[in-house]
Amino acid sequence: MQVLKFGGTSVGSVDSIKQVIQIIDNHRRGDEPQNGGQIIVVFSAMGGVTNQLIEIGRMATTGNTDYMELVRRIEDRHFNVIKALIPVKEQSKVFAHVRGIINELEDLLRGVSLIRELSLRTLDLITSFGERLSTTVITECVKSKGIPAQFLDARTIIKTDAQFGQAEVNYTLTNQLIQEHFAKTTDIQMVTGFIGSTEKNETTTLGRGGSDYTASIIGAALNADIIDIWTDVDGMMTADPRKVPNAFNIPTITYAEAMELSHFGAKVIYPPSLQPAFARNIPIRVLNTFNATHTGTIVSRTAERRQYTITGISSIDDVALVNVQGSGMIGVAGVSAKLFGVLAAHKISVILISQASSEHSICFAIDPRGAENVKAILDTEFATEIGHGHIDNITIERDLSVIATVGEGMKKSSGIAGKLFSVLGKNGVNIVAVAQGSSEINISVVINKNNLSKALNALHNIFFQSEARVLNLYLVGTGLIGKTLLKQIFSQFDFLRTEKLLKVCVVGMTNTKKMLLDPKGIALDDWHERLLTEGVTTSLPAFVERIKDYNLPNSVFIDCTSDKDIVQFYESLLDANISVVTPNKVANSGPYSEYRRLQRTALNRGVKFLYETNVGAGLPIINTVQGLMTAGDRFLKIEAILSGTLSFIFNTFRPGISFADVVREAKEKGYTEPDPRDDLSGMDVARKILILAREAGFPLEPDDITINTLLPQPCLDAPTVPAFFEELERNNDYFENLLVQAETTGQKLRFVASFENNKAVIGLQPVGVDHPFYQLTGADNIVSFTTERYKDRPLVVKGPGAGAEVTASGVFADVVSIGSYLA
Ligand SMILES: NC(=O)C1=CN([C@@H]2O[C@H](COP(=O)(O)OP(=O)(O)OC[C@H]3O[C@@H](n4cnc5c(N)ncnc54)[C@H](O)[C@@H]3O)[C@@H](O)[C@H]2O)C=CC1
Ligand SMILES: N[C@@H](CC=O)C(=O)O
Ligand code: NA
Repeated sequence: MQVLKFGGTSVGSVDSIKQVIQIIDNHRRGDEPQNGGQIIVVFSAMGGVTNQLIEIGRMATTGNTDYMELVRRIEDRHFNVIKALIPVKEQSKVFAHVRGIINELEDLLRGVSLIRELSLRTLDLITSFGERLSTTVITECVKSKGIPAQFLDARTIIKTDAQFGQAEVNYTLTNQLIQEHFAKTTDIQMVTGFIGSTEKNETTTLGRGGSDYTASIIGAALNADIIDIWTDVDGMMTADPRKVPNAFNIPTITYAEAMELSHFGAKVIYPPSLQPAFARNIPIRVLNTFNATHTGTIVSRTAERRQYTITGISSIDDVALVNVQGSGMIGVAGVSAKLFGVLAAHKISVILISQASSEHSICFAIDPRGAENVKAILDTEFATEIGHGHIDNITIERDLSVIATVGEGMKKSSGIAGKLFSVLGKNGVNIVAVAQGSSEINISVVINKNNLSKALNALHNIFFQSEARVLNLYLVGTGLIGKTLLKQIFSQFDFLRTEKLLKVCVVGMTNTKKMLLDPKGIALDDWHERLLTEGVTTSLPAFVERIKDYNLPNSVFIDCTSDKDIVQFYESLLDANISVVTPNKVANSGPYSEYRRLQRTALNRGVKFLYETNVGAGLPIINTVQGLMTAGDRFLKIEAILSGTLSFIFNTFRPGISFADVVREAKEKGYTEPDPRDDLSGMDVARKILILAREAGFPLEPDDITINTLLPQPCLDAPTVPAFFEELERNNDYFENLLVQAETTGQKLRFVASFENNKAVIGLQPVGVDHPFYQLTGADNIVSFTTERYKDRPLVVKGPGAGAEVTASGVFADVVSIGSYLA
């Protein structure tokens, strides 16, 4: 025995009714596994008709006849189904039948328009026509296909009290009538949903979820094997797919979970209406008429073992929070009793309640539309307490949302709340109030409405772990390092997704000319083309504003420029819980106070500011220093070669070849700064040793670095890069001399940076064959750390310290580490 119920959208059009007939026929033929005996099908009114009937009733009370036009439209919709789905020669009989029902409706409406009054009782009778018409027409369609079916007016089997609009079912009588009726039938029973009647045969309706309720009442009375609720979505989903694009189907769910989710806005089914079926432990399937092969969701007493600890996330988008607090509430029994008594007396529905154990305050969430009214009521009811100062002024906070994570798997499972708060915290979502039911299957948080989408997506991402966590990236600078980074991300995309469960999504990019933002992500196989064609003129302030407006979870800003002005945005980005990754050394080598402030802001916000590539490109140098510091080591001395460019130059330059050409080659190989004067002047190295000293715990300022430049003054003064190269050509002898001098004594030239006793010095230094820096080749860097724990033999990091691939990969590693951290 099975009960099928089709909602308003399923019977809303000719095409959908065709689907419905097909589904019924499949059941009849036994194509459905649950097939066994009697089939009962319950129908809603055609989509929109119930509301139209209510409107028609209201219009009729005004005495004018405009409602006739609406009645015509309802009639036409049903006639169109007949015309499309019933063979022509059988149509006239069905038209006449339907016309008869419409006549009855018109008579009734004439009565209403005469007495100009619409009681709930009459309204129930008017709205009953929706289900009666849809069920009549569909029954005729089914019969015309040769399928044995019988129309059943539910008013003959469902008996209720006389609470019109929301009648209470008399189960004893109803169950008896249902059992008697179905004992005699074998044909498919086509039942009007939503309606019943009193013992005096007055028509009633069953309130919200009415047709589901009808199916549930009949299923329970007959102890059906299953009840199928056919709707227009693939069952229940882990979240509202309009808000969370990654939401997916929940194959099985318990009654309790369905109840919790629907309380928080998941509107696929209305569980209270399914109560009779729940009570008899009859499983309910939620299926999609428009995607009939999908398995949908089974709602039953126990759900199958789950992969995830939570089952779904739901939200109420707009709530107001009422705060009642004051010293007079502490230890005084009865304040909350009075409070909730008042709310109940005024029929104010409370969405969520939270009370601190200090008993000093109670807050509760309500529909914001009633907030002012609630405040007025409470101000009056608690006037005495407020007057005596026992209760402070009652306040209302608006523009809030509630998010509920729901799942039986949360019961007695620790760490869920921790995870929830940590994800929201890392994404800068402030939690205004919290409530957990003692059933432990629902944790609800109240947050600011503008963070709703970010919070829902971040939570969904973290709780439904088999899905990759999304990391949203904004890239400034698509030059050498930026474009290499994009290439690397593109080639690692699948690996990150499958092995690291990280979905890297580049949401915005900009260079000095164009900027492009797309919250859905920019594909990395043709980003360049898109940036050129769709990009708009760059405005960094606008770019940063858009990032903040998008308010996406797990966001990372990547600065791959050498620009000095971008740095001013870092702090506000970090403040907005957006992590920052950069190879740009400017931020960390300005005033110490600025360096410190960025560190603090990131720490306070629980986001990351990462810049491993500030020193030695991808070599693990910053991480090494930070690791030693974290573990409590103390730095005594740092000696290093920190310029890939200068390493390359002094490993390549020979008497007889042009020094300027060697510098050009370093630039072509991607070792130099965008402006190579920064490398040759020593500025780049000065920045790096400054950053290293700071990381090692010494608050140095830029002026504390002694720079012994290797360049003659005219090179230092060159106003442009081409002029700089000209000066290098002119001074070739000078560089050759330096080299020859060193070589005659068996030494090599190295540009060395050292830090000891609070002093940092950088400059050119000839080193002998015994010196550890002598053997350095190519564009390698080397750093030697002498610390309390590495005193006898220093800790040394060595390897290529410049170049596009190694630098981009260092940036990439920082980005991925943020992904892991946020997850
Ligand atoms: N080349 C290397 O081996 C290493 C480089 N770095 C650093 O990497 C950074 C990038 O270097 P490259 O890629 O070689 O530079 P690049 O000159 O090739 O690229 C810079 C990019 O930034 C963009 N840009 C500059 N100012 C901008 C602004 N205000 N707004 C928007 N876009 C802007 C430019 O249009 C260009 O796309 C530099 O800070 C450099 O110090 C760090 C470690 C190693
Ligand atoms: N220009 C730099 C690149 C790394 O910061 C260098 O040459 O080392
Ligand atoms: Na590094």
